[in-house]
Amino acid sequence: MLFAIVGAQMATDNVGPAAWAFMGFVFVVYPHLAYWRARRSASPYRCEMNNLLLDSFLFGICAALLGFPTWISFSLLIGTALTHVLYRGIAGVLRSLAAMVLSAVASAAFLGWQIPPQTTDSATALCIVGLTLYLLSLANVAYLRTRKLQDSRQKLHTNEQALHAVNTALQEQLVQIQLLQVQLSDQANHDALTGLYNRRYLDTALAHELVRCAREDSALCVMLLDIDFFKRVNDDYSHLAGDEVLKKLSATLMRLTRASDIVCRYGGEEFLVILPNTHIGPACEKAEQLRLEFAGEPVAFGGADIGVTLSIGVASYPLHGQTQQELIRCADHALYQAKSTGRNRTVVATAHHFTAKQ
Ligand SMILES: Nc1nc2c(ncn2[C@@H]2O[C@H](COP(=O)(O)OP(=O)(O)OP(=O)(O)O)[C@@H](O)[C@H]2O)c(=O)[nH]1
Repeated sequence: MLFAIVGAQMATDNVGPAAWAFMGFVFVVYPHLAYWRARRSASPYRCEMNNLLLDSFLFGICAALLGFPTWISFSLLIGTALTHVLYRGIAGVLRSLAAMVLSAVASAAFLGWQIPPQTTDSATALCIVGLTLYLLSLANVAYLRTRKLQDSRQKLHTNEQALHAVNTALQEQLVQIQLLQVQLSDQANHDALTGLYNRRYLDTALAHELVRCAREDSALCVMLLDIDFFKRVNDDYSHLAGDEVLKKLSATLMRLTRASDIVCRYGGEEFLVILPNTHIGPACEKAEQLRLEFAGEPVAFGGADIGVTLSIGVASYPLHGQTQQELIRCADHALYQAKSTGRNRTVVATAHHFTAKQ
């Protein structure tokens, strides 16, 4: 298009073959060479930017060569300026203008100025058509870029929403996992039938309490309780009745002990109560209260009242033992003595129970 415009002007001006050759090179051969070079360059974008600058420089020479015809000069100037804006912003225009003015002034100084500058009618018409087409194509490029940007924003928004939804779901799952962890840890420490702490928890709790006792120099008692002739309950009334008895005893233990006491199901029909900050005297009183209360309240099951009694062994820290094993062993010996001397009674461990196993 540019060659057609300058050609229309040159045809009227009757210029020589050298000018035709130069214009042919600038508007027909050079663009292909520049494009070919850019495509093979390691950095095509950078190469194209340099080509644009060279365009401005060559266009300055062309304008001077033609004697600065107004429409053609304006078309060349605005064409390169717009292309620079498109790729480099306003800063690019300044560089383009500088290159064009520099080459135009240098060429005019060499070739001479032609005043007044005039454009032929055919070249003017072609300039108008060319500029219109160029502006339309630029506007279309801008439109396509804007649409691409809008599409990208829309996609980004959709992705953000999806991410937010996934994040919310993850957080909900995290809360569920935390709840499950609490439940699991709860289950791991509790007996399923009675809801009391189990032996696993007892081991940790008693070790912890003994460390505290040693540090604070305080007292502690453990109470080992066993239901008398529990096998008979199962045999005479069924296993379910036996379960009811176990639950009833658990409820009684929970009701009559302090919140700071730790009540555990130690084995089948054996229960262990840790009594922190308690000396042997009050511990025995508590054991007797439990024994009498439980014996005085038969368990109702299937129309029958099941009367059961307890045998209890009590051991005290540090009197009967200083470690977990020593204390429980002493309480177990006392319990064994309670069983062997007739059941339904409380027996306090003696130093003998402790020393006998040393
Ligand atoms: N129903 C029920 N019975 C259980 C449970 N765990 C253990 N047992 C039963 O408890 C009974 C304990 O019997 P033994 O060890 O002979 O003791 P006992 O009959 O109480 O006799 P002494 O302790 O000597 O008075 C066994 O029959 C076990 O099956 C339980 O969770 N539910």
